[in-house]
Amino acid sequence: METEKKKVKVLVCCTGSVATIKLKELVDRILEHGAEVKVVTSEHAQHFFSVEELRKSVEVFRDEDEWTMWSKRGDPVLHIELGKWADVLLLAPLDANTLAKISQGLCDNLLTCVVRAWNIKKPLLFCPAMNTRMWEHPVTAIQISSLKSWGYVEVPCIAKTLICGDTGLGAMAEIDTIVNTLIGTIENIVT
Ligand SMILES: CC(C)(CO)[C@@H](O)C(=O)NCCC(=O)N/C=C\S
Repeated sequence: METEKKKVKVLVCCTGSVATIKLKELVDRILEHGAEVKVVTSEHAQHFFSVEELRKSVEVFRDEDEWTMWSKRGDPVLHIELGKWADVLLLAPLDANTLAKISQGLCDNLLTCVVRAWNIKKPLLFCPAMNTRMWEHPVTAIQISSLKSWGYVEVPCIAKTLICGDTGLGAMAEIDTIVNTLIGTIENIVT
């Protein structure tokens, strides 16, 4: 993913869905396409991957990093700097809780602050992932439509037998689908 030899900067933001077990595979595939990647993780997402392991490939930012970086006037504000750095924001996976927060403008951690301060002229892609029962609750469609009304691009969830044994919609889109959608979005930026 390069435009006029400039590496496209992708900010991958992951939340507390079990689909975060696929984060390293997703990051590696995006790196293979020649993009620069940084990762922002929510606290709950850290149950599903090793920050130290991923830090061997890319920078990973957590809530506490906001406060190691800022202590006085003039210090950089991490959630603003990350938003300025990124050409595209990829929310993968987007769990039910963070979907709800973003749809209402809540910003109570590093990840939701980055999204809240995002320049919506730049592309934001989101990959919902949650249990089927959560997906089918009527509040989900309302919140998804809010995000789409701001121009955010949904990479729709798919039906699978989920890790908890339920079968139905709610599984995160396949990595191939996510990466192909990302590439397509970036080509739009260029042309
Ligand atoms: C984890 C993976 C990718 C394995 O194929 C798939 O099950 C998935 O996307 N699940 C996300 C849905 C979820 O958060 N379920 C939570 C409770 S069932």
